[in-house]
Amino acid sequence: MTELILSGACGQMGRAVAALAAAREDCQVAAGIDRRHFPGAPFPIFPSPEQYDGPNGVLVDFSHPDLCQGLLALARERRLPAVICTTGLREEQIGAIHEAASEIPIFFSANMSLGVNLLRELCKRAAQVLGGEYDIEIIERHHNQKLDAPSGTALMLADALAGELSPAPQYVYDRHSRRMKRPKNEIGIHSVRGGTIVGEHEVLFCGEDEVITLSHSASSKRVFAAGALRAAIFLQDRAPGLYDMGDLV
Ligand SMILES: NC(=O)C1=CN([C@@H]2O[C@H](COP(=O)(O)OP(=O)(O)OC[C@H]3O[C@@H](n4cnc5c(N)ncnc54)[C@H](OP(=O)(O)O)[C@@H]3O)[C@@H](O)[C@H]2O)C=CC1
Ligand SMILES: O=C(O)C1=N[C@H](C(=O)O)C[C@H](O)C1
Repeated sequence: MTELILSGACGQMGRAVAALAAAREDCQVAAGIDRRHFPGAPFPIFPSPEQYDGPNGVLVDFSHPDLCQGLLALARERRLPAVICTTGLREEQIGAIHEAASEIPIFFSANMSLGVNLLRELCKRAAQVLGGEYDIEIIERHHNQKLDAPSGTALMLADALAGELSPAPQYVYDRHSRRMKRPKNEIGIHSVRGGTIVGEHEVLFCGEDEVITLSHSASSKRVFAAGALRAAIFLQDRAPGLYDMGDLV
């Protein structure tokens, strides 16, 4: 049985993870961390990592970048494996995750669906074949409650593409104030926010007289919750290090 400490327990993803864990026999939420409370939560909820006084377990984080430092400190102090799914992290926070991974096992991915991991591999292959000649644009669409833009997944896909391109591309998020033609070594990244869209990512390779589109669409948050539980079970007996979806498939 894998015991979980759920950070962001009362948020949209936290509730999806708790519901899925409750229906399984191989894991359970032992405690949560959140500044909110949800009525009738079947586990204790602590308001911050600093005030956490619950049992040990695998930390699963779907919360907010502001909690990153406190969660890493808690995980290091108690030697807890950590699955970090929060997006919108700053560069220094990502650096701190890499540093902590020398002491504890950390699973870090901006997208917990297996499908997006495959999309990333397909993008790399397409960039090898088409990069340099085709213009690459990424379009992501999410619900109107999302705080960060562009999505962590869009940035992850852009980084995967950039790894295959030379010279290194510039990321362009906004063209409204520019009056110039698009240079070749650019990846345009565009964010749409509306309604209850769960999460959609499209990568366009635009050439002369043709466009190749690779895309992924999530139809419910359950797909991310399922990936997070899989990652937590995978991580619980691992050696310190940094893991991602590539290690699961
Ligand atoms: N890797 C992946 O596959 C996925 C990642 N995500 C990411 O997970 C994160 C959470 O998403 P989602 O569940 O939709 O967001 P929500 O805003 O619904 O949930 C976040 C929860 O954390 C709480 N919280 C925020 N700041 C603090 C704080 N300083 N101290 C204590 N609690 C806090 C929120 O409280 P309050 O409401 O009061 O702010 C809320 O209850 C986002 O970064 C999102 O991008 C989401 C889906 C998939
Ligand atoms: O906030 C969300 O909802 C999601 N966030 C992740 C991201 O920023 O890429 C993953 C998923 O698309 C849903």
